[in-house]
Amino acid sequence: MSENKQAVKSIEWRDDHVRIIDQTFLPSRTVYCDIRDIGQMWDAIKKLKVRGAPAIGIAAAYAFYLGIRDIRDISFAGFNIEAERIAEYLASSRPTAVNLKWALDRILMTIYALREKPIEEIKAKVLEVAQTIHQEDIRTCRQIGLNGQELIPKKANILTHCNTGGLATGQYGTALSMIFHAHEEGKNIHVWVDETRPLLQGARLTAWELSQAEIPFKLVIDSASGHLMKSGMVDLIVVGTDRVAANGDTANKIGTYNLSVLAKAHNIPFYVALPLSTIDLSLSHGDLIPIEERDSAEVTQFGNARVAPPKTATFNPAFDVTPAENITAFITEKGIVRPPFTENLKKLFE
Ligand SMILES: CSC[C@@H](O)[C@@H](O)C(=O)COP(=O)(O)O
Repeated sequence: MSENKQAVKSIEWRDDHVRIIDQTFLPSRTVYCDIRDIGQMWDAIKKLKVRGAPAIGIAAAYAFYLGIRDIRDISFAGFNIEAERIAEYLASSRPTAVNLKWALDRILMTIYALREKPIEEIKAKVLEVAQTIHQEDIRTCRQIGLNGQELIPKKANILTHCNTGGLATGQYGTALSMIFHAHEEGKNIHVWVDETRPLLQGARLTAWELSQAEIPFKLVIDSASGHLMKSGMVDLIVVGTDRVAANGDTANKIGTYNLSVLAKAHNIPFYVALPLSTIDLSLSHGDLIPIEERDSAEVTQFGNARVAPPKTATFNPAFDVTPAENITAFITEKGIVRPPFTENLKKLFE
């Protein structure tokens, strides 16, 4: 797919610091934020300045380097303890997206494998691994988009939830990569974009990315999806995910489960696009996936405007889990995975 349509880089390593687009300002303003220490990145992840499972993994990998680069005059044992402390700290920023832990574990393993080497060499290698994770994600996302094409017919009306585009990844996205590539192939598609309350990743970010790529879409409120499906206006649904358990149960932005139940009721294919780094084979099923709960102000306010009476109690889970039986197929960089998921997801790693 053409580069110019996806020219905006959500995250970039610039000599000695990380530059992200602060996604909380989009679409009104494109504000860049330079991150020079690990605390700043923890905060950026927590506040969703950088968000989306693969992008969080990349951000955490760079933050790891920012956290270790100034450590000097230390034994390997001391360095390793410090590295484990850093990994634990970064992992505490957001609990659901497993890409975060996946990236941190990959760096910890690299450090341990280099235990006989000088500390300066290990530090340089950590930066190299972070850059590799970033570059691999770009290639992976492109491949997901290509692999998903056999599932998208010409003139399809596609419904998607949250934001799964270049902003949520190194580039291209996951579910949105399939949509970008379908458009690029001239399939004449149309996208229904869920607004995605409470933080409006659909209205603010997916609508922005689709406008930039000149892909026809309409923004709908989350609760319109049942009406759209019942009226025959949706041919397929494709979403991303933050963590898939070994049996295929899938955590994604709150509201995804509702969509999957409706899709099943209306016999509409429900697809999940993801890199292998989002699969967590250590969890046998979805009830074990930690679900992030966020601040009540996200519910009582609409943007900065308060809509609920003062002191209104809230419950604000950021994700839900779609049971594997509601999912038609997963689209990964290694191809399309159909049921039985326990068996077929495991095969991806053999
Ligand atoms: C390719 S992104 C997949 C998921 O991370 C995405 O669908 C999602 O739910 C993001 O949630 P967010 O809270 O905005 O980080």
